[in-house]
Amino acid sequence: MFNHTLPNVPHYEPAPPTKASLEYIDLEIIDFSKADTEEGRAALADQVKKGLRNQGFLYIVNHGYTQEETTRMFDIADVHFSCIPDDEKRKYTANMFETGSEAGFKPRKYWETSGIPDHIEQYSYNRGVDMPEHPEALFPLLPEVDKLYNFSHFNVVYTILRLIARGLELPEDTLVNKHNWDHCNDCSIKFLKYHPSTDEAKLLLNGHTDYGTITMLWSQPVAGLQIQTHEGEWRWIRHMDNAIVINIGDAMEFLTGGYYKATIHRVVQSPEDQRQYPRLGSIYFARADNDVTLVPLVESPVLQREGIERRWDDSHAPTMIKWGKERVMAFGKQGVDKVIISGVSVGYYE
Ligand SMILES: O=C(O)CCC(=O)C(=O)O
Ligand SMILES: [Fe+2]
Repeated sequence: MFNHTLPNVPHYEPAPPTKASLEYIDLEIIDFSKADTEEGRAALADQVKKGLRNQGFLYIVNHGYTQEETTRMFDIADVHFSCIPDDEKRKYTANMFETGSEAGFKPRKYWETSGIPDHIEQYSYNRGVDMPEHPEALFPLLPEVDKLYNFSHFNVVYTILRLIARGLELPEDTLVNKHNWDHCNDCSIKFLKYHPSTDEAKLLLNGHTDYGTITMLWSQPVAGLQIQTHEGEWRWIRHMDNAIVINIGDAMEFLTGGYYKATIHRVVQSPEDQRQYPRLGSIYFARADNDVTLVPLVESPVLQREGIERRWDDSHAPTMIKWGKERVMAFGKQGVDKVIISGVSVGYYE
């Protein structure tokens, strides 16, 4: 709940929803208020399974963050871009191509998208707010970023991981136990801002899969996010007030032996009526603990019945941290549209 002792930050007014008629995809809506009972969890586990098998994306509603809290989160997100002087931004810039870590700022034009320098600024908190340093303007906000971390990891990600484990007929905490808060891992909160551009860039973020296990993306009104269906068609994600959009990444695909596939998604230019607005985002990326090797959960009766796709011999499987770092080093790099990691080819799509 809110109290007036919270630090003052400018209010971020989001763009009005688009009136354009777009080809949206229908996703399963997971109502977390049903997760309190055994019967409810059984039904949600089935629904999660259906959504992840069919689209690889879901909505979550009634997750526990009020609209007021979500609005405040977006206000805080914008501080990272609007209230920090450029020289401070430069000081905390991530060196992703060299280190494979996104922690800190990514300035515009660091990536190349379809041959054009990108228009995205982002700030990433990798593994808690306890990174060595942050720009001074962020200090007063760190307790609230910490609250967001806790909410994302324990309330949302753990609930989804339990529902997924249940759907695989595994003990409920099988996946939770691979996402320990007190272990070393690369879970991150990323705020990002797509600045309006005057160039003709149609693609704002290259098609990709996320590399972790679960991604939770706060729905926001500027249309742009599209997912690729099993049939290879691009469909738009519709904004839903105060909903969280969930998708799974490579690591979950590997842990489930391909039973759940990481869905390819991208961000394209918004419809005409939203094009002059920035697009502010807030995302939580859950990643398994650094030392988790990405091998299938062969003890799952579901995977045993349905078949397991192996991407590598277990003895050659990468750890979560290795997979993530190599993905970050290659993404958005000029001239790189494909990378081989542990013998598996990863493509970046248009
Ligand atoms: O901005 C978005 O809607 C999606 C961003 C995304 O896919 C990512 O950062 O991995
Ligand atoms: Fe993504």
